[in-house]
Amino acid sequence: MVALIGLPNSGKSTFINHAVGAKVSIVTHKAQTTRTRVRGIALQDDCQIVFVDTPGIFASPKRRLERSMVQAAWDAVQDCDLALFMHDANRSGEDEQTGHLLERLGQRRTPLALMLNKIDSVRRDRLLGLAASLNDRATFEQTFMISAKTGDGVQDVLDWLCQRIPEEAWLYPEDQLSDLSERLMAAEITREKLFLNLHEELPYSLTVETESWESFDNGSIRVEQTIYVERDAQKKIALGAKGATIRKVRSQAQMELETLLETKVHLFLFVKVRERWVDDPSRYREWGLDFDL
Ligand SMILES: Nc1nc2c(ncn2[C@@H]2O[C@H](COP(=O)(O)OP(=O)(O)OP(=O)(O)O)[C@@H](O)[C@H]2O)c(=O)[nH]1
Repeated sequence: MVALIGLPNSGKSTFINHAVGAKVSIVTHKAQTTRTRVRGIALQDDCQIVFVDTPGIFASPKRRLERSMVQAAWDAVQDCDLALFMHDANRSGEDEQTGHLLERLGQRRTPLALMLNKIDSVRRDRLLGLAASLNDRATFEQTFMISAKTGDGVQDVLDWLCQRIPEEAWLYPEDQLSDLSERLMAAEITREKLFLNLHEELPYSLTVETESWESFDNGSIRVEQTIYVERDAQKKIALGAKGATIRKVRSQAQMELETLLETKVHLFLFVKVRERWVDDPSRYREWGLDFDL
């Protein structure tokens, strides 16, 4: 069990998708996209590596949801055999947030390895200095330089993990790629498209629930989802002028669901206001997050 840990937007979900060879965790250019712990299962010859993607860790989370997300990431470090610390190589190794995170990681017993990510977008001559500065601040068993986006260096990480892995029975069946149910994954896909199509803060104020899932004899599937927002004004923005935004989100999400499920999908989206969805314990249960924080 390998936890992926790092600041928001460092590329953890992109890495996990590459390592698993399928999209198991949603990716956007916005920070704090990942809300829960997602397990992505990678097979390398006879090794099964279970990666645990975690929400990005940031100092002083204020809202309940943010606190639960950050706690879920720390719990994953606790529960895993190893933590891969993902650092965006465009970022200095000496900034305060990185220092805070490394200090707390160092206080735990979980062994650490370092991945400098996004090497496709930085000057190579910075990398050695950056690796040295991060290695001064924490004890890493190994340092990798990778691009989760292009896949450069990812195989080296997988090979190293396979050498290190204890011999025991696989935790999951051979063909399982993730621990997310299809309903939850479908909701995540819609949430990703909302993140990509809506600006500013709105994506953080909404959540998506798959309400119904019906399979037909011809193999097609009808999926109904509700997008909950906190205020009426947000509902208008999510719908867009004459429903243009929601139509675009629906069409993008439907297309991706069809690829994932390899069948025709009829996706129906509804937008509703539920003022305090962020204080609804059942949401947290579904995501595997702790409500009482
Ligand atoms: N150039 C470049 N961009 C990358 C790379 N890896 C990830 N990105 C981009 O960085 C952004 C964040 O990627 P994510 O994988 O969502 O990052 P994350 O760490 O899971 O983010 P949180 O959900 O905030 O924790 C996306 O726009 C990715 O396309 C990389 O190797 N190179």
